[in-house]
Amino acid sequence: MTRTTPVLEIEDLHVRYGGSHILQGVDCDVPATGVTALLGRNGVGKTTTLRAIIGLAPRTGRIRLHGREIQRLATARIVRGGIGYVPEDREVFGGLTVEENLRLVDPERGVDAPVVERLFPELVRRRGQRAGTLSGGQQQMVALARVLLRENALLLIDEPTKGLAPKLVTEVADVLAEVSRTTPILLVEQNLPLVRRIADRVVVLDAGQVVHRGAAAELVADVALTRELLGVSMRREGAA
Ligand SMILES: Nc1ncnc2c1ncn2[C@@H]1O[C@H](COP(=O)(O)OP(=O)(O)OP(=O)(O)O)[C@@H](O)[C@H]1O
Repeated sequence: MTRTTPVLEIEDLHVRYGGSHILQGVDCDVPATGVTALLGRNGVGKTTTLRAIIGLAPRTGRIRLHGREIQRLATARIVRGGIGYVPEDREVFGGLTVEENLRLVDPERGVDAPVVERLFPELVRRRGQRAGTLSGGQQQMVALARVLLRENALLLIDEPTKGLAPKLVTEVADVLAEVSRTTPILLVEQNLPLVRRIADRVVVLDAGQVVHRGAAAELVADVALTRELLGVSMRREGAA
């Protein structure tokens, strides 16, 4: 396997819910390094794409992880095979402490794992605090830390900065930039300054299909193309 081989290859991916044809033949590769941002207007199927990859949406087509087909595998096997998923709603256990949340994934080390100490010192300080009482940004850190306790070939991260204050957006962006130095990330993110800062390339969906692929910097610099592909509702504010 060469360095240029994509970590993930998606071919002709379809998702249907009842009579709704949500993904209509998505084709894209995720390179084995850096951040690939998955963009598009509200409701075009970005979350559905991540859920289809991880086996949480009913899908047809081909999805290969390091060349191996995974589209028929159940979610647990896909996760064991090396894809980490941080869903939009974070899904931390609010009644458990930070420490307990992390020990569910890594009973031996939990919050004492080197990756947690290195990237999330705030969580180490708050190890005894119930996750439900943390701020949104801190809960996002718990969700990220939990996934990073495993070895991942690829991370799928859905709108990690949604609803966060600008300072926390910057903190989450810093963590993602650091993580992406060793693990490729497919990132759904509406914050364009953040995309410009940490993404190498973009894939844009519209009406369930890929309508644009290219360098993140080029897309963000092109106001007319950004407006055409992403619409005016795209959030531009917020620090990154
Ligand atoms: N479980 C489901 N059953 C039926 N329809 C669904 C389901 N999940 C998603 N959809 C529909 O699929 C479409 C795509 O949703 P999805 O959440 O993937 O979009 P998105 O691009 O991530 O949007 P947003 O930016 O708003 O998060 C929407 O019309 C949504 O209503």
